[in-house]
Amino acid sequence: MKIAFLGPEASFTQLAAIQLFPEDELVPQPNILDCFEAVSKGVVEKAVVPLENSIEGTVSMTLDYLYKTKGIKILAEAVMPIAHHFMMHHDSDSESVEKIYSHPQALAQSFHFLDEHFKEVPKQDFSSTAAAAKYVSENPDRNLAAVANQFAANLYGLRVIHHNIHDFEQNHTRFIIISKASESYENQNLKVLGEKSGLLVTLPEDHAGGLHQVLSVFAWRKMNLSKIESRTLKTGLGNYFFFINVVGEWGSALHHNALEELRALDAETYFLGNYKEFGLES
Ligand SMILES: O=C(O)C(=O)C[C@]1(C(=O)O)C=C[C@@H](O)C=C1
Repeated sequence: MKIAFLGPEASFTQLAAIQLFPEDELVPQPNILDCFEAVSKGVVEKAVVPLENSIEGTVSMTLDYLYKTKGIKILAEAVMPIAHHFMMHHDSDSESVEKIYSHPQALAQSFHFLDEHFKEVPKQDFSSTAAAAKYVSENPDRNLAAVANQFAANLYGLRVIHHNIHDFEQNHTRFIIISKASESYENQNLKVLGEKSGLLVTLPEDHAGGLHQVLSVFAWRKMNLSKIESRTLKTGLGNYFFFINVVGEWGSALHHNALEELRALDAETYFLGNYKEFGLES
């Protein structure tokens, strides 16, 4: 089976994908949109993409394409500890760094460290931490640095100058497996942390109490929510859709009726799936 992931090799997403699909062919993609498109066009069966980080929050591109990609399902979630290191080419002068490259999530997760030690040095977003490390390794004549993981440092032959530069010790990223088919994902080798469902809800029109009505559908049924995130619909300021996680197994009449009630409220509702959350190693 072919599994797309946000590449190149040694990205955090690859580290997650290897643990989730140890037997399968992993196909690197240059960005998150390409992961969704590879699934949607049937080039791969599934993809692993980042959804949320405990320091920096939601990966907005993933949320956008969950909404935009017709018929996409979530099969599982996996949480992995994240450690960022500051690395340069072996021949580079670490006293005069010209530019620092990384994925915007990694730059944000290490913001205070970089601000304290490299305030004047320009920071540039890259498509992934691994792509940044690769770029630095390919430009040994310049004093460039990347924020990436230890595997990227090893693979691209870079020297780690500062270890563990993420601003908070507790740093975890949540990845999801996406697919067009709503099958279940099981893995006996990984620890199951929980079970949940994902929903995308769009309110009909802006009116007083609209969100309250939607939330009350879950509240009076005692359905526990672990996440609610609003994201712009890109149709004008103030227009949002909501990504909602409902804790536990899904499938009773109670759940079915909740969806019916949401639709009766004219809240456009898309069920992303009922899936397990797994724990990964760094
Ligand atoms: O850049 C990478 O290596 C990724 O896999 C992406 C990503 C993300 O988008 O959150 C994954 C984990 C870390 O939080 C930092 C970056």
